[in-house]
Amino acid sequence: MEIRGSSLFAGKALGKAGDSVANRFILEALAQVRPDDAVLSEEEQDDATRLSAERVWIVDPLDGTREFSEGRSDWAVHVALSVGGRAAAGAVALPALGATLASDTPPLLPPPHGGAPRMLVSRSRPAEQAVAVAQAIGAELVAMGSAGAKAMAVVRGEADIYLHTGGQYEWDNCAPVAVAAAAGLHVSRIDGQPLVYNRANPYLPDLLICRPEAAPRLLALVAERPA
Ligand SMILES: Nc1ncnc2c1ncn2[C@@H]1O[C@H](COP(=O)(O)O)[C@@H](OP(=O)(O)O)[C@H]1O
Ligand SMILES: [Mg+2]
Repeated sequence: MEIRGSSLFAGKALGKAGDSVANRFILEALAQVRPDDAVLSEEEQDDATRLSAERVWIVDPLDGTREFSEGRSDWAVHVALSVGGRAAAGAVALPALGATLASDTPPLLPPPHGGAPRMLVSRSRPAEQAVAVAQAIGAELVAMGSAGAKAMAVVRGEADIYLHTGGQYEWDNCAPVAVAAAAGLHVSRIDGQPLVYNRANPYLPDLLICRPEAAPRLLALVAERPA
């Protein structure tokens, strides 16, 4: 927030400065308070020693870099802990909204939304499969940047479904998934399998976050619409 307020940077340079400073801050903090744990960060050279570690911090210092640099509020900071490949704990900060959601203090889910379901999709690359499923269930599409901001919009009851296919990395969804699961939401790959972290290749291209009761139908509808 301070970097953005400084007016020193604009456009891509602003995103780069935000990425880099948030990364240094988080990595320095982890090095000091959890020196024995491994780290996987979008903004760091990957270190293969993480593959033999049980505990790995999975960090996206600035998710929604594009939106951050455009002066919008839909961007997030992700810090998660993978234990044995599962998103065991996580925090998603939404600095422009003054909110941080964490898996140890998950908010209560608001009552289910009565109207047409609201489905979140990427602003810049909405997944074709998600758009097709939205059409099938009569959902309203809500375009928003950042995987963390979208997942937290479901946790906060501002939307009902976050369905993404076609590309993402472990740092984009580990912390959001930890928080959403702790809040009692369904989280899975689009084939219904669990999201597994700390893989050699951190590409983790799809996910579904929604209320548990909505998941079976949504998973069936995606399965009928292969990419
Ligand atoms: N098809 C794709 N391939 C790779 N990464 C993708 C992707 N779609 C989304 N992402 C990543 O997921 C995050 C959320 O994307 P979106 O805002 O479009 O929903 C972004 O992270 P970063 O902002 O950290 O780069 C973006 O780079
Ligand atoms: Mg990201």
